[in-house]
Order: sequence, then C-alpha cells, then structure tokens
Amino acid sequence: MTAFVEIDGSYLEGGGQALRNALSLSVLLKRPVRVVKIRANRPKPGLSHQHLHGVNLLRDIAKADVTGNKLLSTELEFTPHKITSAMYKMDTRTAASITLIYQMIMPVLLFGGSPSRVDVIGGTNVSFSPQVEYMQQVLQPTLKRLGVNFDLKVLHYGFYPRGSGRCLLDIEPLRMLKAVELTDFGKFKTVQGLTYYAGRLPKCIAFDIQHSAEREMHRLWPGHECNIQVHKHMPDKARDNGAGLILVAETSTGITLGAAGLGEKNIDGHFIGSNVSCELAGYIKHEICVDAHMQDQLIIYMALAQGCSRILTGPLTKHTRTAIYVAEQMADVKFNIEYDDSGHTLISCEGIGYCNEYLA
Ligand SMILES: Nc1ncnc2c1ncn2[C@@H]1O[C@H](COP(=O)(O)OP(=O)(O)OP(=O)(O)O)[C@@H](O)[C@H]1O
Repeated sequence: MTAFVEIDGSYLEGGGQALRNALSLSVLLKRPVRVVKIRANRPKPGLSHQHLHGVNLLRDIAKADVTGNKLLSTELEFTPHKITSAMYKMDTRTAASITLIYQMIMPVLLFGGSPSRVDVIGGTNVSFSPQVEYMQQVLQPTLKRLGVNFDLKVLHYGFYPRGSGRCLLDIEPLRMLKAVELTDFGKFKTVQGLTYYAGRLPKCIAFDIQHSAEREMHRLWPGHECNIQVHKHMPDKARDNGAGLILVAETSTGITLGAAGLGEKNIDGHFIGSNVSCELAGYIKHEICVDAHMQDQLIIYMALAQGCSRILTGPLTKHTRTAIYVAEQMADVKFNIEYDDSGHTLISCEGIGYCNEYLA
C-alpha cells in the first residue's frame, strides 16, 4: 500500500497554493501525496479550472497516477513516477491563471533532464494571481539569483472572463539551486512601470492609471525617476477588454520589488494607480528586499536550494506561512522566522540541496 503524506488544504490560507506546492514537492521528493480539504477557505472550494489543468499537466510531466482530479474535487491523491522534459501544451478554455499553472510545474521542470517548453492558453492577467508582467519582471530576476533560467513569452493577452491568452514558458534545467541572500536593500534607484489597456476600453483609463501612479510616486519619492509607459494591446495581441498596471522598483543591490493592479469591472484608473503606487512605496519606505507576493513564491525554492537562504521582507503573509507548512511537511527542512520592531521579518532556511538526478 502506498504511504501518502497528507496535506491539509484548509490550513491557514486555505487556497490553491498548498496544493500546487505539495504536488511539485511530491514529484521532486518522490513522495506520494494526498491533499484533503482543497481550497476549503475559498468561496467555491475544491479544484477550479486552474488547479485541475495544473494537476493534469503535472500528471503528464511526472507520469503520475492521480485520483480525484475532477472539477470541484476537494481531495486528491498523487503518486509521481519520473520527470519527463518535453514540450507540453494545455488549453484551459477559461481565464484560468497561466502564471499559477506555471507556479506548479516550474520547480519540477527545473530538475528535468533537458529544456522544456510549456504552452498554455488561459488568462494572462487575472485577479489574485501574478500578472504575466510580474512573472517576467519580478519573479524572473529574483529567481535568477538562485540560478534559475526561464523565458516567458506572451503570444496573446487574455483577461477574465474569456481568457484565450497564450504564453510560452521555456525552462532550462539546472543541477542545483543556489541559496539566496536577499537582505541588503542598498539604495532605492528607480521605478519603472507599464500601464496597458486592451479591447474597447478607452485610452483615458490608462492615462488615469499612469497619472495617479506617477503623481503618487513623485510625491513620496521626489527626485527619483519614475517612468510609466502606456501601452495599448492591439487586437491581434488581445481581443477582450482589460487594463492594469505593474510597477517595478530596483535598488543599487539588484533587489527587484513589484506591485500590480488590475481593472476588471467598473474600472477606476485613479484607484488602481494610487493603490499600486502606495503598495510599492510602502516596500521602499521600509527597505524590504522581498515584496508581499514574492515571499510565498520563494519558499519552495529556498527549501530545495543548497545552503542557507535568507530573505528580508515585511509582515509574514498567510500564503507564506502556508507555503512553509507544506515545505516542512514534505521535505526535511525547517524555516526560521525573526521579527523586528520596525515590521521587518527575516525568513531563513537551510535548504536540502536537492540535486538533479537527470543531469550528469
Ligand atoms: N498581485 C499579485 N502579484 C503577484 N503575485 C500575486 C498577486 N496576487 C496573488 N499572487 C500570488 O498568487 C498566488 C495565489 O495563491 P492562492 O492560494 O491564493 O491561489 P488559488 O487559491 O489557487 O487562487 P484562487 O482561490 O484565488 O482561485 C500566490 O502565490 C500569491 O502570492
């Protein structure tokens, strides 16, 4: 009988991230996993399209045996076999977040025997998930510091509710992840930004976003460069209505921090612009090195890396605590959390030094 590690999907955040991290680690560590109470804290618990497509993609990559991979399923058993690097294609036929599907499969394909390409159709800019620009401009340079090389191309942008965005993710395998030290903020240098709009939305929405964001950044950080480009996605690149903003701050020590916002229904450009710039300004003011969303996304990589990783961030999010819970259940790791009076949190962990068995 298979001995499954059981992960409680209702613990802390109770969203899909526990499932994604549990399955990625299951493949790498060759530990069959049973995830119960999946997304118990979401209004519609169980597997949504995004999770189901992610699970099925990972099943194909890991030649896994799976039960419970049905829409709205709240329990799943996953027994992986071997990692197969290849070209994969997945059409979600919905606005399921492409970046969250990548969040699940990327740690696995990094440890395959050759490069992989993953072509996914779904949503590129949807709520409660990283926008593709965040993955390209914030996740990519941050993971590079651990030795990760990926390239993300957007062939088509897709928004809620129709999706039909399309991305290609190219992943280079590596032998081991390097531990990362993201604790030295250095000096704040610049903020670059992009505000996009598509479909039948008027230009003024993008300008409202741009003006509010720039005004706020200049007010808070006079004398610092803040450059926000406005871009219209032409119909060959995006069929439906969508608008959003991504701001990226860089520091003299190469720290990259991001904040992003998205308009879906009844878009208020001024609200998006000032909200996103206030979020980023908060990170800069407190001189943190890892933004609130990158926190949880780094945990799995810290657990797998060789050596001690340390990241200096703001208040610990529930997503991060959930990711730590899953990593500690699945792998032989222990995360250490230290707080200081100014609201900083230092997360550290001695990684397991996971080694790619498919690379000589
Ligand atoms: N604005 C954002 N920028 C970058 N990353 C984000 C942003 N919003 C959410 N994320 C990331 O997306 C992931 C969402 O995980 P969560 O467990 O909430 O997803 P989910 O349950 O699968 O989604 P949902 O329940 O919303 O369908 C986390 O890694 C989080 O950091």
